[in-house]
Amino acid sequence: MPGSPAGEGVEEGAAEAVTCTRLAYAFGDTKAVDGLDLAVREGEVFGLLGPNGAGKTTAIRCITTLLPVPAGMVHVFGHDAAKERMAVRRLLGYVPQQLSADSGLTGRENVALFARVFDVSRRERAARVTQALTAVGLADAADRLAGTYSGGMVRRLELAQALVSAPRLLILDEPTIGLDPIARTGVWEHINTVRAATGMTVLVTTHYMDEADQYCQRVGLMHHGRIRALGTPAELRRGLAERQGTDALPTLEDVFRDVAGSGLDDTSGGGFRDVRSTRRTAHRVG
Ligand SMILES: Nc1ncnc2c1ncn2[C@@H]1O[C@H](COP(=O)(O)OP(=O)(O)OP(=O)(O)O)[C@@H](O)[C@H]1O
Repeated sequence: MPGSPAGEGVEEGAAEAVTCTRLAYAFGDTKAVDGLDLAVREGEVFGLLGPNGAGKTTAIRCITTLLPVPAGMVHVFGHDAAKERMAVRRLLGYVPQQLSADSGLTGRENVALFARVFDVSRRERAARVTQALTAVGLADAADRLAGTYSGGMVRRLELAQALVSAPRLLILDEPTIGLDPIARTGVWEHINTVRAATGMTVLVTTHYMDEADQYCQRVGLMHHGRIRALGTPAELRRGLAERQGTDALPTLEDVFRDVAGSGLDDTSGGGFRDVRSTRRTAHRVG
């Protein structure tokens, strides 16, 4: 496996926020996740990368307990996702790919709904909602209907929804898909500000290699249901340069292509699911 598992900024041997051990999940004959071994360290930003259909979303759904764990094991801060589902759910915030904000409610009402669902005490609720909206830069727009928000604002609203329960682990499934570069940067800046203030662990999937390079301390490249390369972006890039015997440092995208190989040609970019996913985000409000 190219790259070493040593992280930058987060100590090797730090407590693990997520561990998947030989996790497997199939839809009929399709092995979406196929013996996934993964360890996300407490406090890090871990990027799960991979071509369309690699199994990222399915793995994330098992970790969030939205899907069962039919084979293998998943632990979140030591809690078994198969046996202690509520304990796991209390520890995490989840921003799914699908639209989770209601365009007919204000930003504040959307976040308040999540505060109720996640059992934030009535006494603390109003303050926590305001705090979450402020953390993502939506304090001034809080009382506008979400239907009037831009795509970037909707994504930040969904971030506030996930943050209102003060999760120890934030899981984001393609948080910036369909957003323009400025909105993408805005989403990441807010994630990093909250993370710096709280020590929260972040597990994120993205197709944007530049984002993974810039914002993730470690990345795992997933292909055909399991991790094929793991390390810091710099380690993976150096590893490929050494294998190729070149002085010029390859990009993370080069590493991605090296790992996914020809599979990229028929599974990435133009598939129906990718187009649907991008459009879903582009038309998030309305
Ligand atoms: N509900 C479903 N029913 C049947 N097959 C599914 C279902 N969800 C996913 N799959 C299949 O499982 C495999 C893994 O899909 P998954 O969505 O986990 O991949 P992904 O890496 O998240 O892809 P993307 O980057 O496109 O979101 C794919 O072959 C996909 O077609």
